[in-house]
Amino acid sequence: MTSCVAIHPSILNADQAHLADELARVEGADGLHLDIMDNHFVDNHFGGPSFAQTVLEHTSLPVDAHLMIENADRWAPQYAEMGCAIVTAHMEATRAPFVLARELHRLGAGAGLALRPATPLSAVEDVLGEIDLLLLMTVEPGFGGQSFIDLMLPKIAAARRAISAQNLELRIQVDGGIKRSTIERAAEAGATVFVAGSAVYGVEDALAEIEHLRALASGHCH
Ligand SMILES: O=C(CO)[C@H](O)[C@H](O)COP(=O)(O)O
Ligand SMILES: [Fe+2]
Repeated sequence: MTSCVAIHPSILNADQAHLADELARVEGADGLHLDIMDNHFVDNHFGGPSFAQTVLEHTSLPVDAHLMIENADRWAPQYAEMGCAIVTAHMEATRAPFVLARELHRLGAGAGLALRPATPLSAVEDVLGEIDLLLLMTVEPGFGGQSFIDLMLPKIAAARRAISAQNLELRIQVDGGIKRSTIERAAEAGATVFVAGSAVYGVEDALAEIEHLRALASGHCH
């Protein structure tokens, strides 16, 4: 399927007791979003290297790992080594983003940087030319099922302008509260990669929901 937008289901709120089935039911998405939480950077714990390995063995989708962990410089490369397509560290947890991006590229993965809602875009402005994905959180990281923060829309639009002004190729991913009622506004503002957890896993026909979300966002391609 060719589309100017990508839908990446997050397995955070999937039924973990039936992980293989839950992964199978989103085959047809554009990628799989794998949240990793260390109980320090956020008040929750999820995933880790062995879990990521299991996920990689049970999906054919490209996996984007969203690392909500401290000391990302130290722990991110292993996710590239095991085969994640994109590894995204939080800017707030990274001391050397240029070095990390180059290391992830050397290991064959795309490099992403994520911003918490309260972290200004200026934090990543200088490094945009080194990365493949800018993840703008549209909820406070840590939990699925939260409400989209509308105040993030101007930030998405500003990121889109900065990327265009610098003639860069990197994609803007949004994560948190993405569903039928919010995806168009995020797409219009400039996002092209959409993480959807509860919206996809909360319905019976996950693939139909992915198609629906993709169609809504596609009307606002950048
Ligand atoms: O990074 C995350 C939370 O920190 C998740 O990717 C996100 O919350 C997805 O869940 P939902 O679509 O239900 O908001
Ligand atoms: Fe995430």
